[in-house]
Amino acid sequence: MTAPALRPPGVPAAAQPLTVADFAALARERLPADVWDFIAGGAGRERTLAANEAVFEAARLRPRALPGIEEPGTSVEVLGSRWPAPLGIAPVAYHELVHPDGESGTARAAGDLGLPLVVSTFSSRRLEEVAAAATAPLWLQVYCFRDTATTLDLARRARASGYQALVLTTDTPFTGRRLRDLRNDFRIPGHIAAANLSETAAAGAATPGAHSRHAFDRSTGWSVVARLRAESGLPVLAKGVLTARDAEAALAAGVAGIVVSNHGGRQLDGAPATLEALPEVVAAVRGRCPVLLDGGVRTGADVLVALALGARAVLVGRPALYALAADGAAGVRRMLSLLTEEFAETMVLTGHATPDAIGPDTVLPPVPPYPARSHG
Ligand SMILES: Cc1cc2nc3c(=O)[nH]c(=O)nc-3n(C[C@H](O)[C@H](O)[C@H](O)COP(=O)(O)O)c2cc1C
Ligand SMILES: O=C(O)C(=O)c1ccccc1
Repeated sequence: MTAPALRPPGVPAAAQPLTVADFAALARERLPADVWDFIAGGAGRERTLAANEAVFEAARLRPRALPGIEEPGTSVEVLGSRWPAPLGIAPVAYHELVHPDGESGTARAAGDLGLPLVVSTFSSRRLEEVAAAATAPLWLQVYCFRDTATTLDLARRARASGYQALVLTTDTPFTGRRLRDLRNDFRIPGHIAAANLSETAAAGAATPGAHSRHAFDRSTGWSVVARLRAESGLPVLAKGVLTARDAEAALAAGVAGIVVSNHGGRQLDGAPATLEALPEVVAAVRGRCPVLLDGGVRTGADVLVALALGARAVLVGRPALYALAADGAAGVRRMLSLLTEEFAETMVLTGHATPDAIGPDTVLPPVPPYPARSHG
């Protein structure tokens, strides 16, 4: 519950980001417009993108009078590891788009806080190199390629370099229809590589839409969970589950965890906000595996709301890139500290000494319709 660090002399207050929104504003100033659009944008009319944040914003928390909590404990256990807060970094492609340190910078920052990082298949640094920079748990996100050797090679390398789990992305037979990228004719700049893929597998990767349409294996079914598990010896989580039906299928396939996600509104436009989908998935899972959530988490209060509705922990995607763009590893450290601090303060104000105690009675039932929000 220590206060955020005082700014050094001479640094104006306005330059000191205090919220994820502040980091987003700094990133937007620094990044080329088409890179900003690639990161900030979503699929189609961006209804799901907007809904992710709007549903969190509409949540109302029940305060607790005279809570009598000196110092809350914020840590949680996920797949046998203790996380100092119920917070990690979602898999996001190409961190070098926003900072030359790329995923190595992000890994150092996450490590400094002891929080986990999920490295993307489309990481701009080799997963072995990211592991060398990390001091906290790493998970590897996996896409399934038509060339199965590419997929299985990722699984084997993850195990060999100390990754603790695989995260199978289940909502992306191809990348969604991202109109900003189509209008901008966006390409990943030539100096940034899909560092984990062979030259053959990475051919054409500068245009994710076209590349995913020829390289991803659209025939992939749930049996791939067992193959990934056998090849890597690692637990496999399914990312991209929004319904009870898919949660059942994931559990039947042997997943160790589920990430409720709509890919940050970048896949099916019109899919529910993740906070809307969470109760259905949690009810279907009945405690058989941990349920995580990503999409629209921007404050520590959002983290608490997700836990109240049954998530074990949450992941943030865009906030990590915004913070990395603003100030490299130091920015990511600060962003993760701010969210942890906000979460701890919200725990006290709602009368919770530990995350386990945070239940559905902490949140008032939502009152639709949700206000529209601009994502310029
Ligand atoms: C620029 C960008 C790249 C992403 N790349 C991947 C990826 O390679 N693999 C994946 O499973 N999800 C990817 N995602 C989705 C994130 O893992 C996550 O689901 C989403 O960003 C969470 O929403 P948030 O950004 O609102 O926190 C990406 C998201 C963004 C914004
Ligand atoms: O942009 C994305 O959301 C994403 O998942 C992706 C997939 C392939 C290449 C680059 C990004």
